[in-house]
Amino acid sequence: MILDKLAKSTRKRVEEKKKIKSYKEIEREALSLSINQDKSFYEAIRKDGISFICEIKQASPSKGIIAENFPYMDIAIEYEAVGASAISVLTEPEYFKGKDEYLLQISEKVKIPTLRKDFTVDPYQIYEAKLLGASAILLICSLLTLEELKSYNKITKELGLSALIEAHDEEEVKKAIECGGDIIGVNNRNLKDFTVDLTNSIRLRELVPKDILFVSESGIQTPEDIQRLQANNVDAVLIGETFMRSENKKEMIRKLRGDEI
Ligand SMILES: O=P(O)(O)OC[C@@H](O)[C@@H](O)c1c[nH]c2ccccc12
Repeated sequence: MILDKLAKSTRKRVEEKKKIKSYKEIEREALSLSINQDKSFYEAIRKDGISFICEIKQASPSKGIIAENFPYMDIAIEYEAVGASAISVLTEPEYFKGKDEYLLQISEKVKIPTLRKDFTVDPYQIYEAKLLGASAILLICSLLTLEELKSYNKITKELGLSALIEAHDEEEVKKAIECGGDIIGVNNRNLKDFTVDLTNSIRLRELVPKDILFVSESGIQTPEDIQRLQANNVDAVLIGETFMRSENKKEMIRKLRGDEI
């Protein structure tokens, strides 16, 4: 399965990084940074109405290269200008062609919070996310034990960051709630066969208490999709490919949001 490969290559990447900056060192640096209350990912998506988390990615394991032309900074500025609540930036290099530098530069430039989109398998990456200016990290339930989820979530909070906890099925949603998650995301894409089904997040929404923020992730393409998710109490949507493929990203966001033109 793709997740196993991703976890393996991520572990290797983190071990290489530890040779340059040790775990102790990065932990100390990250803990010494102040907490930016104005850039809370949680608060940004808690607002009334459905929030848009807009993603910046050049490639994906299911589609290969999505965007030949990749002016990531211009895209981030466009997302912010059109009212995105947060920006998700891929930093995984092998399958998504992400880079830490993209996240660092974007986080310095925009005022809205950023989410580090990577495969967290070591707390080292949480400290790193803080140093890269991220406001949130991703924790994928199927990659972590309940104990790991609890301890990673605690480290995230200590750093003043938010954790988006990603689940795919009932069991994982229970795990996400049990570890104390306050933002739970359900991926509509099945990572075993890459099929997309929006009913996955709609169905699982009912298992998550209303006071936990709920994000529907992947495969969202039309204003009807948004309306359907909103009608089913989804607090935020995470959209990548639909924006990355559109020439005019601002217009696409307005269209999905149903703005009067
Ligand atoms: O491009 P899409 O289909 O709109 O999906 C965005 C996002 O949900 C997807 O990139 C994603 C969801 N969970 C992930 C975990 C890791 C990497 C990427 C993802």
